[in-house]
Amino acid sequence: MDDGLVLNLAADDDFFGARKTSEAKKGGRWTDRLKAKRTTKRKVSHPEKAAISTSDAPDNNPRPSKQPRTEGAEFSSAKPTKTASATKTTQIISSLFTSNPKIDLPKNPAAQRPTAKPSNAPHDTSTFEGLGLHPLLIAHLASKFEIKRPTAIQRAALPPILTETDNKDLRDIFIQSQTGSGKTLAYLLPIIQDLLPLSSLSYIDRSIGTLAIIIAPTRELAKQISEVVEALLRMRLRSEDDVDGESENSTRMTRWLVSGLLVGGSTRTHEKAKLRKGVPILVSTPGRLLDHIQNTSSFNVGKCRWLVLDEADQLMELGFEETITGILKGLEGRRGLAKQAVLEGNSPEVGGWDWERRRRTVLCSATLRESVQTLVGTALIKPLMIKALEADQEEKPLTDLISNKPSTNSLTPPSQLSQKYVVVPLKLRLVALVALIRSLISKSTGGAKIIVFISCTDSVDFHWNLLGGLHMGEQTEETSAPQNSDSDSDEGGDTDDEEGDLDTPASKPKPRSRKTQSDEVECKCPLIPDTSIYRLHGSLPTATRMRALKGFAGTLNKVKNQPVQSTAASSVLLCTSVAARGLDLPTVKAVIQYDLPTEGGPNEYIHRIGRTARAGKGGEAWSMVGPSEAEWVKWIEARLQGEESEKPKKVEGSPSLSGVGIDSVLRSGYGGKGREYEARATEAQLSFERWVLNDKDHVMLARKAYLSHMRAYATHPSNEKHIFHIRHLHLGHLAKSFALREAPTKVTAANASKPQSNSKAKGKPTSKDSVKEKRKRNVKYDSDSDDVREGRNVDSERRMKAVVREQGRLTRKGGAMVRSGASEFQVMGGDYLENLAQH
Ligand SMILES: Nc1ncnc2c1ncn2[C@@H]1O[C@H](COP(=O)(O)OP(=O)(O)OP(=O)(O)O)[C@@H](O)[C@H]1O
Repeated sequence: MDDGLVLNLAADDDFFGARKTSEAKKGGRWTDRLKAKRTTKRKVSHPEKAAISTSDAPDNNPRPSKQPRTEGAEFSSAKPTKTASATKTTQIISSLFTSNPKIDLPKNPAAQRPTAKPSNAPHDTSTFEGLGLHPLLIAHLASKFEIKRPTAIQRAALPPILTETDNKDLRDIFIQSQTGSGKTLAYLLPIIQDLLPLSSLSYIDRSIGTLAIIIAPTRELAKQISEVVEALLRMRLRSEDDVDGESENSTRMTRWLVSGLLVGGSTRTHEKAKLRKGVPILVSTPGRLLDHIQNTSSFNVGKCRWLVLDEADQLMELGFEETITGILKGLEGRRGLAKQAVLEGNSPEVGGWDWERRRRTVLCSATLRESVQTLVGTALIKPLMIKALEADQEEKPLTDLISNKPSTNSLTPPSQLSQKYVVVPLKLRLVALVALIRSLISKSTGGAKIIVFISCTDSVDFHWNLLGGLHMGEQTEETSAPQNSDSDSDEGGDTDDEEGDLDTPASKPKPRSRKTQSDEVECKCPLIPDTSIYRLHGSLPTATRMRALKGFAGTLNKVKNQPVQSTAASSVLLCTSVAARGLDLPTVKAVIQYDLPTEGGPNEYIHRIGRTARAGKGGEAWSMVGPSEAEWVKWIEARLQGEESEKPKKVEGSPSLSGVGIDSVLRSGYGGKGREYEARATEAQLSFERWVLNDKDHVMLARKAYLSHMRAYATHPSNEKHIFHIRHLHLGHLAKSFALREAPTKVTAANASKPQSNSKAKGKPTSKDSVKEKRKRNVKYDSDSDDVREGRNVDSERRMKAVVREQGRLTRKGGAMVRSGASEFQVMGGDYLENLAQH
């Protein structure tokens, strides 16, 4: 069936070549199998005669030919060496397709067919003219962004925001709409339209200070928004028929209206200098902004007219509630002082500023958690709720999209998004992931972009190193890192910004050393030909994170005709949930949730899958579900349909996931005739296991990833424990998906080498802490350091570490938990983790 695929992915035959001579004996009479087993044994004792063997053991004996289970067996059996020839003498036997739990084939494989009409696409009949947008902005959108018609949320939001600017009694705004529906332009266009007329003020220059602030929860998102602002500000200020349109006049008119980005990562002195010069439109992460409001006297923010809280639910989730309250108070305070100084004649400022006009706050979200409703109550005054959530929103009159109450239906994915799931035996997870990526790439013409969500940073690093290291040192392919595509990135923006380092052309990647280079983000894998694989997580330095995004996306610049640079036809991004919210990577073909979200439940699911199928485009969202997690499918379907129970409605057209069998995924990924894909998958698994076995560092990476994954898994909230519980996992099989021959029972030195000082530990939350306490600590974390870190993962890690710490240094002895001198992160196995997880 899939021979075509094999042809398509030319590297396959080479890669799988070894398999033909070493295919294991399967099925048949027991005597045949015994014979095969003996042959295998002979090969074990004469490794020089057979480099690699594969064996599928009989069902009743899952580990017939393995080494005895001893701690550190990976080291001893592998005798890690540095040369490729030595690699070949390593004897590895892998049985992937035996002893797996029985998995029922999906009953309703075509449960959800995406509707023909995309729900987040531009509106068929509305125009920006009809919504009151300025003709220059309309022309700029069409020429530079290729945006000609508004989306449903823009259609609903622009008129009330634009027309009310003269009104003294301005209402705040809450914008709620599906992922990828254009919320960013829904608030940016009115802000720019409001500020442009100030160009006519005789005294206007950037020393006017900050007039609009946009707050985003992560650096990536802040950077992305800032790029859209900059692109909007590179606007011609005269119409096409004005002969002198592109003249320097135009530039002069927008020269004062520059944007800036505050996300930490550069020194405060540098940021202060920037703020002193004046930044009329400022995009920032919350902690850094509060810091400057409180401590930078030259931060002229008294005239601020707009405050936008983008991704409001993530801001709340990451514990920024108090920071935001601080920002609101700080802005009020600064405004009061500035006004007073002008009125008392103590300010050098010229008059004419409308001090009566109040600041308007806009809150944006695709999902609506309870905490966001609280924020709506505290941060917004008489808010207008503007929503565009349902598939039929185009048909609705505008009045139906605007109300005084937030919508209760907050979990609708774009209607054109195809949601699929595959139940994967734990042992097969790794090979199934590779198969799925291969299959998605092979089906798309002209290359594909795929995002893979993984539970924690260690696991991202491991998988990235593993895939990139398969033929380490043997890669002859000429690769080049993504080049800077932002040729005009300095225009219209704050040229002395720390973003400069992002625009430095990246050099060609050097051959990777065996040890992970902390700033490397791109690799290639012979199993996934013509594809660059990137990694992204919160522990990478900011510039590295931005480079990963830029490389994966080709370019983050939204302006058309920018050269899109990529070192390969396809790209894959391995990432944690840090990439789940707000990131707009327009041509993502598919999202794979290799690990289902540990925090954020259905909201997180919606945001993750929302990285594809944006602005009316199609996309696929795949969830890889463990055999013990199969119930999750009904659970998530019920929540997508607004139900609290485990039983989704069986109403046609309601959001649901369609199941695909694991065999089908493997067959489509590895190709071949009949069940040939099994041998190919086994071959792939062997190559992974070899990579791990051949280097002590790789073993450490794999173990660390496995243990961190387990810790992350244990942080699934209690209302999901019936689905996600460590007790339900087969730890040995799970280990196989980390290319380990057996489940590690001891913590790695890597974990143990980072002891927490007592004083530091005191500052960390315990499981008994109130949510408020945790948030408080997150706020402190953000503002104390220069980092806006990956709050969710940091939080998971903290929670798990806190639970472990709470247990004290306990270990199991004679069936009882007793104090020991063991590492505080020692993982004893399923029972122990189960105890931890019950907290
Ligand atoms: N009217 C439009 N027509 C076509 N494309 C549009 C339009 N408005 C915005 N877009 C594009 O749609 C994409 C998604 O926009 P945006 O990032 O603002 O979505 P969002 O609603 O904020 O999504 P999320 O909830 O995931 O953050 C962007 O690439 C943007 O350029």
